[in-house]
Amino acid sequence: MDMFVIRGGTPLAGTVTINGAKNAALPIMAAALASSGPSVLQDVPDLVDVRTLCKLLSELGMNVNRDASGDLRLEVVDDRPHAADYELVRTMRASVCVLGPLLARRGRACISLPGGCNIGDRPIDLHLKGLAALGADIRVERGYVIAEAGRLRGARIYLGGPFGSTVTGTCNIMVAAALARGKTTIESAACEPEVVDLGNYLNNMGARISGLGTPFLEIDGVEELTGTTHRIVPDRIEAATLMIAAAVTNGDVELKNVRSQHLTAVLEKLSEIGVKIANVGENRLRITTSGELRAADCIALPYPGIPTDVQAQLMSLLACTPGISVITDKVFPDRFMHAAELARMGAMIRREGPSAIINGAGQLSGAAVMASDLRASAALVIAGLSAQGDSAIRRIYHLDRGYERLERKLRQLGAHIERVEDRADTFPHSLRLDQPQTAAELTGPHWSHPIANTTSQKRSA
Ligand SMILES: CC(=O)N[C@H]1[C@@H](OP(=O)(O)OP(=O)(O)OC[C@H]2O[C@@H](n3ccc(=O)[nH]c3=O)[C@H](O)[C@@H]2O)O[C@H](CO)[C@@H](O)[C@@H]1O
Ligand SMILES: C=C(OP(=O)(O)O)C(=O)O
Repeated sequence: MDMFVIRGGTPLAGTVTINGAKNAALPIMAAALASSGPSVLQDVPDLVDVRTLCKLLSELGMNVNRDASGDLRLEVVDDRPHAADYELVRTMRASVCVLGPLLARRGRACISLPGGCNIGDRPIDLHLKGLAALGADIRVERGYVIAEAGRLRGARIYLGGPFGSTVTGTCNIMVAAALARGKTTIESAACEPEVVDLGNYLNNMGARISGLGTPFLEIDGVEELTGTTHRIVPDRIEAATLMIAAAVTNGDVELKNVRSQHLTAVLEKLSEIGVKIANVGENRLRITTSGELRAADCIALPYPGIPTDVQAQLMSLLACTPGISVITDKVFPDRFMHAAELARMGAMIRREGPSAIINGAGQLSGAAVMASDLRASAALVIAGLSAQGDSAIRRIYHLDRGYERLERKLRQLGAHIERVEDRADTFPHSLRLDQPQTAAELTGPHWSHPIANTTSQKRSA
């Protein structure tokens, strides 16, 4: 297992490019199962989740290849398989996105109930309700969803749940309805840019979906979807993560390939906190700070609100910002596993129902911490970058699900961060109780972890 060793305190500076979005790439790759021609997807990030889905799609009869330029080519070569095994599906939430395409095109699907980040209850009742409304016969047995249907038929579907709509649920129903006979309307559809990206991909293949980006979708079913070439929308969560990393270190960072229109709520909140964000060209933003940052209250909401996937990273920023801040998550009200780990670094955070009250500490101190999920990992990295001294962020396999070589991007910006195998001899000396720190160890200008550049570095290459 790998860990990050970070020496905090270096302001990030320089330019990095944002990848295509994980949460758009995964449902789009799954939707390729519903088409009868080849698709070429550009800007698909090289992530563990993407590799897992490639494996699953291969098992489902798809030819999946990344060519030399990085484009992902997908084509169905065998349309008989319809089962997605627990071993693959359990690691990744987005695997549930194969349900709609399989059902629509092959008439049956048998899929393990999905895993994904441990961020609270993640039922799929709305997915199943929507597919049943389209005519599928669905049962759950031994941990698997078993769905069967003849040709699906259009229906009126309401996708509102206790916490708003469902993102992957909207994706599933949209793909299934694109091939159903007749018209489907979806009310309370998710409006996330990743859902719009999937809709655009489907429309390019011949689907007839209107209302994308609004809660009301109209879908006229078609007989067939052909293949197409599609560039994945930039990852707004990766962009927000790097913006917050820049802000927390008092850095000066330029991001390329970022759609500021997908980040309005985050940009407004960061400005309120005192982060300076300037548009410096097409899809380019520059992030700087001047003077003290200010405490602020944040509520994570469905799009266009502040994304729940940025909540943990904002918590790290506010934990270093003097004053009282309150963060509430209205999408996953229990998504606060990072709070206890941030406390190890000196953060003062109290949980109250769906909220966390943060008494900003000014500066955190390095510590050994454990990542519990994808964005919690990102939050701990951010905290480590700003903290005084060394931090060890363990269990970063969560982070690798959703960020492509984050440590390389951060190093490109000057951060002191290394990926090493998590072993007793790689654990930072400064974090061992029996090892007194020297001033030189803490302030060396060319710090590099002694075991870096060995096994783990090669693995991440
Ligand atoms: C692969 C992917 O795109 N993952 C994203 C997707 O997850 P995912 O699609 O799983 O999240 P949902 O939008 O479905 O969940 C939102 C809320 O609805 C509830 N719910 C969901 C489905 C359902 O059938 N019944 C139900 O009650 C959930 O418990 C949660 O409280 O959207 C989340 C919310 O923006 C993000 O955090 C995830 O990064
Ligand atoms: C929660 C997330 O991912 P997933 O839905 O794939 O678990 C995320 O991207 O933050």
